[in-house]
Amino acid sequence: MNNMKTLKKFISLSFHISPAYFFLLIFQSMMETGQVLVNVILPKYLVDELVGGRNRDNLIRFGLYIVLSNVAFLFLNKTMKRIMDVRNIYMKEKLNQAMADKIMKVEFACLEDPYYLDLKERAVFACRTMSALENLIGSVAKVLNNTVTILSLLVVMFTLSPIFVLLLVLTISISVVAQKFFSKYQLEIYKELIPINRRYGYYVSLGFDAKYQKDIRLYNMNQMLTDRVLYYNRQIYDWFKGFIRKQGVFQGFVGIINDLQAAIAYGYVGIRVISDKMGGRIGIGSFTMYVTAAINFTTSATDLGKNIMTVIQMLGYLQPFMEFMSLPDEAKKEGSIPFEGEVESLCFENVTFHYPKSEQLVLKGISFEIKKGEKISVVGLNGAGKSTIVKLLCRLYKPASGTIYINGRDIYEYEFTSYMKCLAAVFQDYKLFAFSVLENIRGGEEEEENEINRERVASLLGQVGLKEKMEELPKGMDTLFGKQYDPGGIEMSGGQSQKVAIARALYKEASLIILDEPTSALDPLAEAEIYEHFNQLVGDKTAIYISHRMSSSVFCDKILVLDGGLITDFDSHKKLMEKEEGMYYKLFQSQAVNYQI
Ligand SMILES: Nc1ncnc2c1ncn2[C@@H]1O[C@H](COP(=O)(O)OP(=O)(O)OP(=O)(O)O)[C@@H](O)[C@H]1O
Repeated sequence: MNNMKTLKKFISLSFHISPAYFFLLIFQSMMETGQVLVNVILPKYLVDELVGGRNRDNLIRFGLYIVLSNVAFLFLNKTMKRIMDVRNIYMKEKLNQAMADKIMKVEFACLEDPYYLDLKERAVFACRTMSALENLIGSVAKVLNNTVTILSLLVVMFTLSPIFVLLLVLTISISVVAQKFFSKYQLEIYKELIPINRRYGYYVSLGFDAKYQKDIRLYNMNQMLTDRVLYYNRQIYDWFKGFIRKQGVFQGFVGIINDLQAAIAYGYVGIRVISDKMGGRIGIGSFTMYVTAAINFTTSATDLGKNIMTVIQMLGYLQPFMEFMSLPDEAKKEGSIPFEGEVESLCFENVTFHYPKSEQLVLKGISFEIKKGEKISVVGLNGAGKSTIVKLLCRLYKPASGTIYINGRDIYEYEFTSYMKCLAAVFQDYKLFAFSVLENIRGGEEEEENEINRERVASLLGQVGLKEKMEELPKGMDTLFGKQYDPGGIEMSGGQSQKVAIARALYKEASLIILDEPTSALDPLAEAEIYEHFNQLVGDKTAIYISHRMSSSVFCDKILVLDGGLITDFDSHKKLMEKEEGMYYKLFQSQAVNYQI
């Protein structure tokens, strides 16, 4: 994505967030230019009167015009600045929020793909570390400001001489070119710094992160971490030393050009006062006006150059942000038929799948059918492809070939949101959030919280074995999950958290429920209890269980045995136990011997 495209996208994204912001920006530019023009033009009349007629009333009038217009513009500009400072913060937060929204909506595959993960990292780096969003917004506003001022002053200076304008434009062009070279160098060199900074940031953050402290202390990682931090620290220091040296040379050069511009302004306008060789003579009042105009012009032009470079630089940083923001939304992908009713049948037909950027087939043409109300266990060795089946069902990934049907229709024909309502899943790496236990279980339910749904949550908490735990808490199920943001919050063990996750899946009232390793963190008693009640918990819902605990298969109607991406068996426990050469028999027996006394 080139800079122009990035800028266009950025402006359209910002305009979408707040159209009013752009009108305010234009108004602010006009006001600031107004103040400059007033101070360029009005003093001419005052000075002419001072060296000419010296009429007292005129002097007072011109003096008053200058003072009053300055007070008015000062008031307007300060008010606008205050409004814009607040607006800029609003815009920055909104843009950050847009990025968070994007992360939540983007195709899930992108979030597991190293390219997009890196893109996301670079986007976050630009926004957080480089404050690229604020800088870009600020610089775009200043560019607008400088342009309006420059155009107005050009008109004023043209009334003196086009040659005068040409001379100034020439010197300004030299500093703009110098600025351009320096910005290019800066962008290139910053690219070198980004990876160093990221690694440095990683090792420093390890020291701050409480999660790592056990392992840091136990495996004596302190020194290793400190050495790494010092190593990258030295690299960053060396980088800045070189950079600041070059920056000094550049700033010195720009200073000389600025002095040259001032010399041209005073020199040329001065000559026009004392001689008529370069055009008609001008008075002292006009001298003041043109010199002030020229000084303001060069300052604004230099500022414009600087601000354009900052815009280009920030656009360079924001390219990953814009590329990430342009990724397609998951929900928009496809499907328009609303899913209605319950899951009556589920069918995989010759489904093959490989993960993006990998050639290796994880599922190699699998076919099976599940009917309403059936309880299915999926078993197989590590890496057999069990969790992948769940991801495909949840439309996190799309099959490479073959079709998944629900109620006789390709699942991709259904409208995304209504489809997602028909299933609930507890993933191996499920996550709970810093909301209350109740809110965690209810999730984003549209219906308002009331006594009836509170009762339902309480009953589910009872069914998964957390009733006593909730009763111990002063705020019961309204207690915040985790102590991170509330000392009164509850820190749950892995098993207890898993029970909450199971309750959350059950609360959803989806007609297809998928539990991937649902009892991995549970103690044997809790596991036995959950399994005993599973059928009761799940009721007449269709359920798919993935578990390495073979005992869980016994209560299922059928067991789907996966081996290296292929289905080797799909039958009842009883039938599969008759096949002593089959994988299921071996898996079952290998665990069963451990439980025999
Ligand atoms: N996001 C991913 N990108 C690339 N490959 C992946 C990804 N997720 C899983 N795989 C690979 O796909 C294969 C199947 O993984 P899957 O998680 O479905 O296995 P599983 O049967 O659930 O294993 P386990 O019993 O260990 O949970 C594995 O070889 C795994 O390395």
